[in-house]
Amino acid sequence: MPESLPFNHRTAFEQEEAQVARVSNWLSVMGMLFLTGIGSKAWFSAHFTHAWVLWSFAALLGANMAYFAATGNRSAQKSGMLVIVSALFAYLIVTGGENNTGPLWLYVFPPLLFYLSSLRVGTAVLILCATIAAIVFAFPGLPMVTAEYHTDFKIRFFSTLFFESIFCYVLEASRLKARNELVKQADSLERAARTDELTGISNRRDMQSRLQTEFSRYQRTGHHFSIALIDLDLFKNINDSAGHDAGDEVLKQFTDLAQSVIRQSDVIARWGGEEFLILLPDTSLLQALALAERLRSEVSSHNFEFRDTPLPVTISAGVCSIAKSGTLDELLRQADAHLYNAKETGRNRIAPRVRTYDHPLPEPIET
Ligand SMILES: Nc1nc2c(ncn2[C@@H]2O[C@H](COP(=O)(O)OP(=O)(O)OP(=O)(O)O)[C@@H](O)[C@H]2O)c(=O)[nH]1
Repeated sequence: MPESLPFNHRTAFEQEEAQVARVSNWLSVMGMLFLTGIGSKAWFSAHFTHAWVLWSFAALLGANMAYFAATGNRSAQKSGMLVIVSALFAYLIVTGGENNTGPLWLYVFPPLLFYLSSLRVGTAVLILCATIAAIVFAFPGLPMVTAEYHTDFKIRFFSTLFFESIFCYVLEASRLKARNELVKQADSLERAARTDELTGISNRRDMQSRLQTEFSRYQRTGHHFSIALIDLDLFKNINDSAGHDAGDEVLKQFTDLAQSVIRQSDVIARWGGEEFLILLPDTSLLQALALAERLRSEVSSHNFEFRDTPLPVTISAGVCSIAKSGTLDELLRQADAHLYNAKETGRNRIAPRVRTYDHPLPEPIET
């Protein structure tokens, strides 16, 4: 399965592969029972060779199932089944089966073939089988060819098989098209449900699931992570003085700036209106504080503007490490408490406090 496929595509692909494997198993069981039955009938009609050949094909289907049960290799299971069934049909055409009715079983092949393989492989195998049939029909004197077919039968056999194959091809192509459309729609809905519309970054829902994943990783491996809860200072003033559009523009410009400051492995999400949360994997509290401080400094020196009007923007942030909290709820609660402290002590600052170049520090570092 291609790793580059989006999540929903991979899930749909995986589910379909599992279903094809289940259906293949059932078809193999049915095929084995059927071949054993027809083989027995041939045996009692004194067609001993035909009976042994049919039983051998039943045994091959059984062996293919056993191999799949032992290895779980789905593509080997599919290929094995296609090879066995193709060989069985070739045998039925060459020998005519019982009373020259063998080729009629070829009608089962197109739907099965397109279901088990791709449209391209299915078409190639069908063309191969039709070519074998055409050779057998054209040269009845070839070695091993024991069947003889009437001209009427040959013409009707080919024309009906041709129409059946085209019909199955179109049905399968339509099914695949509809499936791919649905998966694409599911992808875009899923992406929309995880993305903040204004800024294009993760939304709260997506961040909550990322936090949960990171927390599980922390519990499993002990790898620490930190978060920074950021709030734009006095953002209401920007809305009130320059308008809501200016506020929106500031949110977008802040997002771009924050993304240029954080590492690729860090994730920023819009946590609420003018609140953002940065998840910093494999990052200690001190490293997270340094990052938050750098971002604060970048924001305070950045020229935010809307329609050539400069807008004063600063941020406050509460930073916390999972090592200091132990649970996700506690982590978020502490980050929120630190953010509240940063606001209370004058805004444009990070809490817990760190030494900065442009900021006198009234309080010692609390870690
Ligand atoms: N333009 C815009 N404004 C928003 C959006 N979401 C929330 N806001 C505004 O953000 C403002 C937040 O104001 P407050 O909660 O009072 O906080 P503040 O003015 O930032 O003050 P402090 O947080 O105490 O520094 C409100 O006026 C909201 O309407 C948005 O998507 N776009």
